[in-house]
Amino acid sequence: MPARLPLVLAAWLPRQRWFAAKGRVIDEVAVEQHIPLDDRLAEGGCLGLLLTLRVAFADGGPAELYQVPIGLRSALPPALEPAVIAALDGLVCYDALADPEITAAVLHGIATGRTLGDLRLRAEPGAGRLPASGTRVSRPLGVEQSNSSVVLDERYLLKFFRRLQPGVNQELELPRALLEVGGAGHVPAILGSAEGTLDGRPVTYAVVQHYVANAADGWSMALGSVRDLLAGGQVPDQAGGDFASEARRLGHTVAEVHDGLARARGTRVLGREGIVAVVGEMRARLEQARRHISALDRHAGSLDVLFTAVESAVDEVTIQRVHGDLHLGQVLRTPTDWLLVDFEGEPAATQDERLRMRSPLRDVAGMLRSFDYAAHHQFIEPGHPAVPDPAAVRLADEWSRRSQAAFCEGYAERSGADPRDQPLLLRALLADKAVYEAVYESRWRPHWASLPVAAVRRYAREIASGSPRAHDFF
Ligand SMILES: Nc1ncnc2c1ncn2[C@@H]1O[C@H](COP(=O)(O)OP(=O)(O)O)[C@@H](O)[C@H]1O
Ligand SMILES: O=P(O)(O)O[C@H]1O[C@H](CO)[C@@H](O[C@H]2O[C@H](CO)[C@@H](O)[C@H](O)[C@H]2O)[C@H](O)[C@H]1O
Repeated sequence: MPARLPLVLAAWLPRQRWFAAKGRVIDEVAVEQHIPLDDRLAEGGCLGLLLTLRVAFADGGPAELYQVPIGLRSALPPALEPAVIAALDGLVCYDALADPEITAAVLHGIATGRTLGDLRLRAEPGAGRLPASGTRVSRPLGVEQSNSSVVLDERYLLKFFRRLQPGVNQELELPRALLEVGGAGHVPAILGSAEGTLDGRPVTYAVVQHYVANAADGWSMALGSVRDLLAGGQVPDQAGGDFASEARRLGHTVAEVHDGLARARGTRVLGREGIVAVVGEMRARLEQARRHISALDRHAGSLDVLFTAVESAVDEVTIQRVHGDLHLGQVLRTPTDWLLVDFEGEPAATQDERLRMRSPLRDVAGMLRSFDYAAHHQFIEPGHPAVPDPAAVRLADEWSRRSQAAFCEGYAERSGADPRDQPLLLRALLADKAVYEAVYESRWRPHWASLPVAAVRRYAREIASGSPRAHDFF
């Protein structure tokens, strides 16, 4: 491995979309693991290495671990030029995920159950045969994401987790758990994985799942529906832009997945003490957010009233394992069904936070927020007037309310419990999610931040008006 590589990577990492420590100054990058991916690649003049990097920061805060698969070649095919990281010691070092030879080697390693040092490549039992040989057509998934996925032969999605945390990744654990209880019908089949050991604990480097080629993602569908509505200029239930039946069906799916997770991993009842602790986390998240987003300051008092109401009036909450970061971008509509993807939880969450049982209403709140996002996204698009047309705002609000209500109805039809019947908890979870989103957006997409901040303002207004109904929050 070239000696200058850690220095080069220290300059390259902050430019990568998946590098989670945006804004923190890197002090040092140390290569913690370097695992040769497949010696047969050498025949083609290529070395594939899976690197685990420990990144230390100048602020003295906790170091982070990242996975960076690299390729090294003396001469690079032109197609790989955009993936170059640096030229070092007569070799070109590049992002291995752009190289079909390397991604195919990983897939073949998983199909044939290879062990490479500490790295165990395995097909899932009973998942059907993965191709053990043959030329693979490999392309980056090409969507905005927190990790890095490649699609092989339009059939397999090979997803590499970028920020590594010791422990089995939920994206492997939860679909496996659903399968055990016959509840995996609404998730893409997990076909294999790359696991190893880091800091003495198991770690998941990558997962292979069925690539759902004939699907549309919920976010694009919802935006299309809102666009249709505005083009028609009518109320949603009289226009093409009505998402209610899709939202209702999605409510069914989410309730069924929650039921599967509850059967697979059990449920618990959180008493008053636990509820106070959860609300404490919401308060802490708000305080943290206010340090960066002063627009939240004037709403903090109202949110505190809501949080106090939850602490004093909610006696118990049933908790279970949940998706953890559910939104319209995490759902795929096949010709017959909705599927849920990406069970990893919020990108910045720690492994312990991801493993915690939560109210399933947390996922419901995530999805309800997402309808709000989709409805109002048009108003932040470039070129949109600073003061939006009130008629368009009314239509967007109506689209959002109808979709949210239909989602809750669908959820209730399958679970037997309407999320709106727990108004205080649902309102607190909605407000907490909007605060999370405000932080996420200000960090990654500042021009989107007005969406969640406007939602917090609306929620604060509802709280101040004393309305007790969750419905008024939508
Ligand atoms: N198995 C799959 N088949 C087809 N598309 C998928 C699949 N898994 C994810 N996607 C699409 O890729 C996007 C990003 O995937 P996701 O797992 O959320 O990545 P990340 O965790 O890196 O953010 C999703 O929003 C979805 O549109
Ligand atoms: O998909 P990820 O697990 O990486 O989730 C993060 O990024 C999401 C954006 O890609 C972000 O979702 C927010 O924007 C979505 C539209 O792009 C919207 O549908 C969601 O409702 C909204 O929260 C998510 O919060 C973040 O964790």
